[in-house]
Amino acid sequence: MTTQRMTMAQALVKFLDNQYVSFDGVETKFVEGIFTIFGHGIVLGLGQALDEDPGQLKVLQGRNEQGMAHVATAFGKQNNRRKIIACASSIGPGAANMVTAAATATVNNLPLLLLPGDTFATRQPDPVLQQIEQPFSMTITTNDAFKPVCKYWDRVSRPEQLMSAMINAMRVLTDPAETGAVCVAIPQDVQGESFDYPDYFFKKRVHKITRPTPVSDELEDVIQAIMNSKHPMVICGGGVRYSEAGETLEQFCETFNIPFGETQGGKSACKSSSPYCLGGMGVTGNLAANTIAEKADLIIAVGTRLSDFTTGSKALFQNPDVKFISINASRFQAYKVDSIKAVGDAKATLIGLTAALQEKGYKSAYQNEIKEAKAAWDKEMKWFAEYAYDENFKPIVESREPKSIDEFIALTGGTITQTSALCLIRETIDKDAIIVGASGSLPGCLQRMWATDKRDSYHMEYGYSCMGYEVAASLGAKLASPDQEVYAMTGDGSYLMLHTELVTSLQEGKKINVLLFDNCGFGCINNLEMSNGVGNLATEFRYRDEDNQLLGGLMPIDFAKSAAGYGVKTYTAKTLEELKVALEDAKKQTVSTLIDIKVLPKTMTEGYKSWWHCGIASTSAKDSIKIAYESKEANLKKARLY
Ligand SMILES: Cc1ncc(C[n+]2csc(CCOP(=O)(O)OP(=O)(O)O)c2C)c(N)n1
Ligand SMILES: O=C1C[C@@H](O)[C@H](O)[C@@H](O)C1=O
Ligand SMILES: [Mg+2]
Repeated sequence: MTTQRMTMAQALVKFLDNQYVSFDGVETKFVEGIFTIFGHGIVLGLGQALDEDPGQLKVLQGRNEQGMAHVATAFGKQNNRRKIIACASSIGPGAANMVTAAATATVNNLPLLLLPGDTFATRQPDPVLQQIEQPFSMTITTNDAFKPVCKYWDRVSRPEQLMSAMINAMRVLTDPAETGAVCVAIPQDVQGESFDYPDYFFKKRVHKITRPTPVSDELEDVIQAIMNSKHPMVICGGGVRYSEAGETLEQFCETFNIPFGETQGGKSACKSSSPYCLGGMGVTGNLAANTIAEKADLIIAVGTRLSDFTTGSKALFQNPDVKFISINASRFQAYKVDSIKAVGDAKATLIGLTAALQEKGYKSAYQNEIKEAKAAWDKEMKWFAEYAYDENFKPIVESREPKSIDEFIALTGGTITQTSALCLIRETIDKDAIIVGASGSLPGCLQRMWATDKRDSYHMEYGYSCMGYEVAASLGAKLASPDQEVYAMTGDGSYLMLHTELVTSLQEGKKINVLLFDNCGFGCINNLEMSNGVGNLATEFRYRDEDNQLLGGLMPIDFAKSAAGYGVKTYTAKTLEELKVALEDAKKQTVSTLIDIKVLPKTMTEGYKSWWHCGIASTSAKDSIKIAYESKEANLKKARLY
């Protein structure tokens, strides 16, 4: 056995540089590089290794550990999980900053390799700077906080442990059914310790991403259920996207006359122009998809977690005889809502099903229902595009602080409605542009309204809906797809929470466009609280008033001015005309841009035929709360219990 004497950190870098994946016979180098924010817990170990010999790995510098890990997560998503950027942090706060991002990646089944520095394995200098000390166990460090939010967790306490740790890390990162965040904690002393690593640890490894098919027993159950169905509906989930099964799904639906609705993860796997595409479904779904869902007798869920938003808190499907099929790479997911299970890859399973159903001559019983549902939604979309602030103006969302809209206009001069802004943006930006979103009211509007024929151009993180993902993730998407324009769709609240990887986009010369919808507050949460009988409490951005309440005047923020200070090309849009000019000009820029869009509060879309189960007080002195609670109880009676 030949060996190479190197430090654990040097061996880690060399190992990562030799990992590949292969999918449908196409081989891809898996690790593009390493994002870091160095500190004492990592700079002299992993930092030294990267300085001496990074191999083909690119070193990137983050601004905030959570932000850089969101960049990496989005890079993994936009590469359809075939490429990653690993993230290395110092110990303590740097590591803890990545916990939120780890959870975000795990919920969304996206590969994210985290390498947080850790306290000394020898314990000699303890407590080191930034070390948490738990008197009940000397083995606990900040990095134990990753355990609940990762799919694999390890700590390399001896240099030779690196080998089994990394092989398991790769197993999980490249497994479609298991992937998510992986944390391999690297104590700062061990990073610099040497070991005689065998050559075979560094050999080129190609991890095959396969397409497992369901066993015939399972497939037969699925075929039988479809044969018995007159009005089935497909749910196109994120698994369709990662399996590159969009075209196969479109053909499946066309062949058997079955409409499909999209989840946030599944949108843009298929072409919106498919005559069978109803658009977004569920709590954030549109009229077309939810109308068909209400009556469907069979739901064929492909590659979806069947979250509360997707299933309308399990109340969307109102046909008393409705049955569920779940086609999923993960058995855990396939078990949901008592589904008839088919555990396998989406594309391979749909191909098998198509052949079997064709042989049996299956066709659904739909006649004009699909066209009619789509036509009703098209009418609504036309209205959204024309929705303007004029003498007939009426806010879409009724529950509100009465003074807010007039005050907003007086303060900002902005009169753009959110729905018309989105229609204009869709019409103006490139057809193949990537839009990125995660939180606030925008995901609901986009899920309902966004249409695209460019596959994988809708990048929405709505598993964790993590505020602050949008701007960072736009950089990740741009790093993955440098030839496409990328737009961060962010609210003012989310932008304020985390946007500093915008500076990293300037550093890397990777242009992103931030479309910042400033409505002076946490708009969707203000809608939620006020429509459920709670007061206007801490959701608009207002100064503290003389009664010591947060009900003073709205806070004006000049986001354009602030981002201009970073070197970003910025614009302020108060009217649709100004927005159009800014969008056109932003396309010509080579640096990152930001458009501060002053959007009227309460002009976002609302739900269609769906219900969202939220916790509501069962005891209150306020009538408005009692009404909200009774309404919740009534809706709950119409929903499945699990
Ligand atoms: C990290 C994080 N904290 C809190 C929330 C809860 N939350 C969801 S949306 C929202 C407000 C979003 O405000 P903004 O970005 O301005 O969007 P708007 O609803 O106004 O369109 C909050 C606080 C969240 N999703 N993520
Ligand atoms: O609590 C929430 C409400 C949703 O409307 C929003 O999109 C999401 O970001 C969230 O966290
Ligand atoms: Mg807002």
